[in-house]
Amino acid sequence: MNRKSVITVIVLSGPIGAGKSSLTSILAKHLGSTAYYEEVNNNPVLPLYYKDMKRYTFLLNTYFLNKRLEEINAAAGNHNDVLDRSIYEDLLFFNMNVDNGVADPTEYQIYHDLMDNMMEDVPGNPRKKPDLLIYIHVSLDTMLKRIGKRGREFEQLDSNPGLKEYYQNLLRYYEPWYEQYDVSPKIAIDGDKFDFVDNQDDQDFVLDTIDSKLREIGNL
Ligand SMILES: Nc1ncnc2c1ncn2[C@@H]1O[C@H](COP(=O)(O)OP(=O)(O)OP(=O)(O)O)[C@@H](O)[C@H]1O
Repeated sequence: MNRKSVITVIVLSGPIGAGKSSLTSILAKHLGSTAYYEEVNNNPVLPLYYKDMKRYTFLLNTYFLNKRLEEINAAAGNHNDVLDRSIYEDLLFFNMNVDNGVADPTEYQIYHDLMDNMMEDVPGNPRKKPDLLIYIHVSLDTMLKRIGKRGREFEQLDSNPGLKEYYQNLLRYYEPWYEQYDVSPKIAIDGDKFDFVDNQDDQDFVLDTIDSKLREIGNL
């Protein structure tokens, strides 16, 4: 493989249950790089957040900011390492909660400034921005099926039917978010059409598509 000497990082993005963690493993294996995963089960704030979003949006996002920076710093020493979630999507969740009156605009502004400062390129520090963002698009139907199948207690509609509206809303925010994302090159994968986990042909197609993009931006 003709690798560039510079360090490069790939990040996955997309709604809950889109398949980010699965594609992260598949892609890192394919590229011979390291995968980084967000630890959902050991997250002490997520169950609290799902019970009381008004109270815990700020804390959850501060927690994530810290965790994601740890991952970015760890990945920043290697070539084509893959992160299963982009830091930029957190703003989308927070923004949606402000629009819906769940979070306070001042909290959002403080969080936004903190994130800008932490992500700023500063001489002597490794660059924190990704080199490629991969967005997995899924429909509400696929999202709900995956959430149900995976069975994480706090995400289930049975215990909180109001979550359906929350998930619907999230999807409405995701498409425009991806369209306006301009921090790095980006590519979208149709997660409804391509079953890259259980169908080998689909997986090969998705990996080829990503390889082409990596070649185009000079990372392969
Ligand atoms: N910034 C955030 N604000 C609110 N909730 C968040 C935020 N980031 C992640 N979450 C929640 O954390 C949980 C894990 O989300 P995420 O989409 O990263 O992983 P996932 O569902 O395992 O994805 P995949 O199946 O695509 O790997 C979800 O319940 C999601 O709603």
